[in-house]
Amino acid sequence: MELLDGKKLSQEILSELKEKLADAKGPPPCVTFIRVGEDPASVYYVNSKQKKAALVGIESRLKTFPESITQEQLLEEIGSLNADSSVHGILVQAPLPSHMDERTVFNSVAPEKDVDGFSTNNLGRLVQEDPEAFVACTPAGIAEMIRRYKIKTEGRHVVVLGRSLIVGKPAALLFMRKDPFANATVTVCHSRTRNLSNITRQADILIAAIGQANFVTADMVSPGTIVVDVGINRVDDPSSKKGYRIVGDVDFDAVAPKCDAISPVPGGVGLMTVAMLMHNTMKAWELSQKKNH
Ligand SMILES: Nc1nc2c(c(=O)[nH]1)N[C@@H](CN(C=O)c1ccc(C(=O)N[C@@H](CCC(=O)O)C(=O)O)cc1)CN2
Repeated sequence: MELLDGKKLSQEILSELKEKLADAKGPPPCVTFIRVGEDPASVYYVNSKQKKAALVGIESRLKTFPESITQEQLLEEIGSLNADSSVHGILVQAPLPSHMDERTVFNSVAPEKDVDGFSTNNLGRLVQEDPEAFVACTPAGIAEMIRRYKIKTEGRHVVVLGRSLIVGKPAALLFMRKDPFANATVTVCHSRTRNLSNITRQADILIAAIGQANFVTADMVSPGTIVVDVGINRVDDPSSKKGYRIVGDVDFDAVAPKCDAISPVPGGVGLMTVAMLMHNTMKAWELSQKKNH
């Protein structure tokens, strides 16, 4: 069983980006993060994105707003960033407070600055297989992990467990693209899927993005499967200093011995998400330079 090491891969990607930027002239790429409220996980993730940006040589700015900000006010702030030519990427950290419509907010980011790839425009361009589309960072990270480990996808059965707009749907689109690193047969399963284990057992590659701790058990996986675990779930753990620990959607100890390869949590896809955000920011910067010449 091979461990799909997100830590090693993400460091590799960040070093490549840093090297690419070292020779760049003029102002560096700049990404602005928007965080609404003080959700501890969001504070942690945005912090970690800022640290990785600094490491690569990408400028990052942070705009924080109280939970009480109205959607209209937030849309105005995003409008100003859309108009600011010194900003190449904009990322609105999710989740947003319940009084906001995430779709409306994500769609208000200018498509060419939408480094999260959550907007209708970028999702549509992903469907059209437009190479200039920004692909959401977690599915992009999954695909990059599979590509860098030289795992064949062509003609193979990829089963995606989960149909979210952020992970499941774009991941399915990525693996069905007409591309030598994709060309897979894709099945998407979700909470209403009947005979789920019958389907997951047919997977050559299983992407678990259902958002439930240890959901994928050993009986759901056939020997030799490649398993990518996208889950980030907190479970109580009195023996840990924090009182909790992070586990994935896969019961790792039971499933790993049956797999050809598996990504761990932590240390897997989460770290790839941040690396792909830096990749997308670089791409937004490069595209803006191309447009201005
Ligand atoms: N605007 C966005 N919001 C959210 C996204 C996103 O892609 N864009 N994804 C998630 C959270 N997220 C990034 O924002 C994210 C999740 C997990 C990790 C990560 O590095 N995970 C570590 C474990 C971390 C831990 O111990 O808590 C790992 O897997 O090793 C990074 C980023 C929701 N919101």
